[in-house]
Amino acid sequence: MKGGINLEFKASIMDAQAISRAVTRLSHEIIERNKGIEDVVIVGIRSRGEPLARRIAKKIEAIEGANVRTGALDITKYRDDLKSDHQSPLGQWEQKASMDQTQTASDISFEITGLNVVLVDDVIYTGRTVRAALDALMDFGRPKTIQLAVLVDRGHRELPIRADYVGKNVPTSSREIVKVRLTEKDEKDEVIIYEK
Ligand SMILES: O=P(O)(O)OC[C@H]1O[C@H](OP(=O)(O)OP(=O)(O)O)[C@H](O)[C@@H]1O
Ligand SMILES: O=c1cc[nH]c(=O)[nH]1
Repeated sequence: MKGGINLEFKASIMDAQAISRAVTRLSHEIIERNKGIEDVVIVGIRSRGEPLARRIAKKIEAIEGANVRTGALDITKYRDDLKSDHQSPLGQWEQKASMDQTQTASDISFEITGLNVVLVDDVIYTGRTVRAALDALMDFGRPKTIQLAVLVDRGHRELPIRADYVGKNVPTSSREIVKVRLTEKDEKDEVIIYEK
């Protein structure tokens, strides 16, 4: 039982090694697409995009031997959607309000105008989180480009948004939920599919 609904374990689709390899590949792709890392900054969407962004930045630093600035974006107040695992619209809004109080704020301690910002998240599904992140980011400045890196693309987009860098494409049904677990927040690194 999780968040008020029953979730049934279906499969573990990435272990720590697979996640690590995906982070390495994403890092190389970001360097290649940007022809280096000058003017590239990495911004993770809270919550699990944040540690992923730090992992990617660390890997890029190891490959390129240069510093990469990272930040974290809290998109809570920019959301347009309601969580689908809630029973009533009122319950959904109550949860949103409580999230607003508990989530930490964005942390971007540098000017993003004119830079290439790589937004990072763990999963892309409908695209609504990324849409909110674009709005949140624009409040910090006007980047030259905004690119998107995700560990898992599970399909089912509801908006015209796509990722530039994808760790793993995972075809899913809408009855399934993809959960990314990262040691910075969880007991281990793993990507699991559950069924509702
Ligand atoms: O494309 P979407 O339909 O918006 O779904 C993707 C988002 O859903 C999850 O976040 P969630 O809201 O569950 O919070 P979390 O980041 O704390 O896990 C995930 O981390 C993505 O941010
Ligand atoms: O399956 C999903 C859908 C949204 N967000 C997730 O993290 N997983």
